[in-house]
Amino acid sequence: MPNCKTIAICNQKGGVGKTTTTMNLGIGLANKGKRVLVVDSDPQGDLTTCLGWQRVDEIPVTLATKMHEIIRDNETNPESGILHHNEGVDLIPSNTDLEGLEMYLVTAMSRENILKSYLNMVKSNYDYILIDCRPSLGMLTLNALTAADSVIIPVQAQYLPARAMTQLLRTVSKVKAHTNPNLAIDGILLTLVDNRTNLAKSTVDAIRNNFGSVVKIYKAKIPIAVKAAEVTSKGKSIYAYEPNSKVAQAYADFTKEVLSGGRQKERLRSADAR
Ligand SMILES: Nc1ncnc2c1ncn2[C@@H]1O[C@H](COP(=O)(O)OP(=O)(O)OP(=O)(O)O)[C@@H](O)[C@H]1O
Repeated sequence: MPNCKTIAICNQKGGVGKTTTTMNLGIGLANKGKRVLVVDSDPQGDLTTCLGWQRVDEIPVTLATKMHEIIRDNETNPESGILHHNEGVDLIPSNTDLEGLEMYLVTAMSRENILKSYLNMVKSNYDYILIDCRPSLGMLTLNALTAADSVIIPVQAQYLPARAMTQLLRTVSKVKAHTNPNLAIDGILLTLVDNRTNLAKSTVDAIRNNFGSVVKIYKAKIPIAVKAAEVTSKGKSIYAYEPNSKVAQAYADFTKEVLSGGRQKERLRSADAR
């Protein structure tokens, strides 16, 4: 039985391309023959909507259902409620029920391990599990980081994310110390890159200078493009919606880099010292 790799797509900053990346990396991996589960770990349910399930609040079984069953020690059929997308990925959907679950988690036993316990029940069916995190470093994100083997950090290329990155790297360090010693940072993915502007170029250079020595930065960069924004309402990937676009090419290149599994260059202690 081949190993499953679980990756958290994480950045507490909103609107940096986490959901778009989870969807297009997930389907990119499925296009390469991998068995992929994507997990919507955001009560906004954006990943669920992007993959075509528009009425998220009518979905009867969601990630919140599964995590509740684990917390209450109820018998669960782990595979019930997993949705199947026609481009070859499976989805654990979410909606606002996950908001209530996050509050409930605060008082639960082994509260950081609930998502991990659930994913352990299904991971033998998959080569990759991708978790789309919500834009915060709260209990749901701690669950994602505890369940994950590694983290990919999408970073919007227009802003130098110095403080947010330091905070995120510290959180990863804490998770390593307390709940998941093997957690690795796979790398930073530059998103929403506008190559036409000097600001974007200087920000990309600054991100490389500030973080390139401690975290790998993927060679692929995701350009800012109207098609990429449009695709999130189409229920399909960028490969199906606009296969010849630069964004489709960039996500395909990124998928290849993830498959080649370049090792991270994380040096969390030195990042902390910045
Ligand atoms: N390459 C791109 N070019 C242009 N627009 C994009 C691109 N990638 C994502 N977008 C748009 O930017 C917005 C934010 O993207 P996305 O939802 O993937 O980010 P997020 O980090 O998951 O957001 P949140 O933190 O709110 O969950 C969306 O409206 C999306 O359609």
